[in-house]
Amino acid sequence: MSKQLSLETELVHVSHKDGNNASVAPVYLSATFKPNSFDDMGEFDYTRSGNPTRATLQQHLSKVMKAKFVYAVNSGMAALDVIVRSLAPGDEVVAGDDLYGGTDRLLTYIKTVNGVKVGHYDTTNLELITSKITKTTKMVFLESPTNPLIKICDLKAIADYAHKQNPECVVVFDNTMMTPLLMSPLELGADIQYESATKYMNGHHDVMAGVLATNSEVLAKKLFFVINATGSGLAPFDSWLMIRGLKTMALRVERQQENAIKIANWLESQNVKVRYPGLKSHPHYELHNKQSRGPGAVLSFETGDVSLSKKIIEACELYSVTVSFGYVCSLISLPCLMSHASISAETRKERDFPEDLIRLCVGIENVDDLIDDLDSAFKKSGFK
Ligand SMILES: Cc1ncc(COP(=O)(O)O)c(C=O)c1O
Ligand SMILES: N[C@@H](CCSC[C@H](N)C(=O)O)C(=O)O
Repeated sequence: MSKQLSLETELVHVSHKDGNNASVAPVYLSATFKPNSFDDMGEFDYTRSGNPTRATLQQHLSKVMKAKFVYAVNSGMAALDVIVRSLAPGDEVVAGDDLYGGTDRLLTYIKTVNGVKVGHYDTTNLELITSKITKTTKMVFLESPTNPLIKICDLKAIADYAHKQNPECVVVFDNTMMTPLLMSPLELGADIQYESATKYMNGHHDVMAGVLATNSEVLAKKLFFVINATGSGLAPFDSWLMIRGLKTMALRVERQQENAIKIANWLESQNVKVRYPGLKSHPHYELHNKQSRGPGAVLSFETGDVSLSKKIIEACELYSVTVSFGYVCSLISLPCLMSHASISAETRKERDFPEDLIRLCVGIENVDDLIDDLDSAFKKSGFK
């Protein structure tokens, strides 16, 4: 077909080569591959360098992410590790002040151990963030919406500014919360888009994976070099599970988002302070709408008291008290003790991170059941 297919269609149609005409892409659980001959060594020799199942996943993701080069690695953090390995001591990096805890931890490591100069700033303040990007800035790290404060930054404005200052500056965008369905960072000026595929892309909490995408051949070569040199490429069976999970991503994300919108509105009707870009009360509602195709399914809210937040979380029956998001089941967590515990309490305070913040990662269950569960947890904990 010559017509450009929609993402929902691309997601379920996986092209693959198989001598037996299998309908589903097979899994190649082989570490090694024989050459055809010494004149024709073939496409694969060793799974660390390349594997047919991982190649099928990467080609599939290349269509889904509309990116020329895509690599699948063994976690979202491995994807970030591949990116930061191109930084040298003294290089200047500008990063957001609200990033996933593990991202913050790795950036702190390269700052303290490798001598990379990393500065964290409020990315919602365009004047501030652009004033920190100079002609010598090597990389900019952004998340939007951020995990877990749900802050929104203007990706296009920041990327345009960074490239004007230094055309070689690499703008890196973590698109885990949005997925390729809801946001296209490369089209907005990011040089590298990466995602924790452990979340929505897989959707079933049975795989750890990360994905890197770029349209730059120069960057792609550097990324592949590190993946091959260090062995962080995604294992064949995990690649196969990823291909399977991706087929339902559109259905899952649509339902999760629909549920999240209803839950956010219900929470607001209870006079709870909610952070969700699908609510008009979000300070950057318009900006998020402009640069995305939906608010996603992660939201957070405050109760005013950490012990009350703990009681609410413990009183929930349907929401599982679990880190991560993007799973088909709904999850509830206290980021300061869970996903963001690797950021010191002092730094969290400096960055206005509320310790009582509860994060909800909405699943595909019946939304009335989810609202009833929260309502009853509120009542049991004495919150309402
Ligand atoms: C926004 C975000 N980026 C990256 C990661 C890292 O991904 P992974 O756990 O797959 O290493 C996570 C969570 O872990 C995350 O929430
Ligand atoms: N113990 C883990 C915590 C993982 S948090 C996973 C996820 N990104 C989230 O935001 O919930 C660690 O130390 O990394």
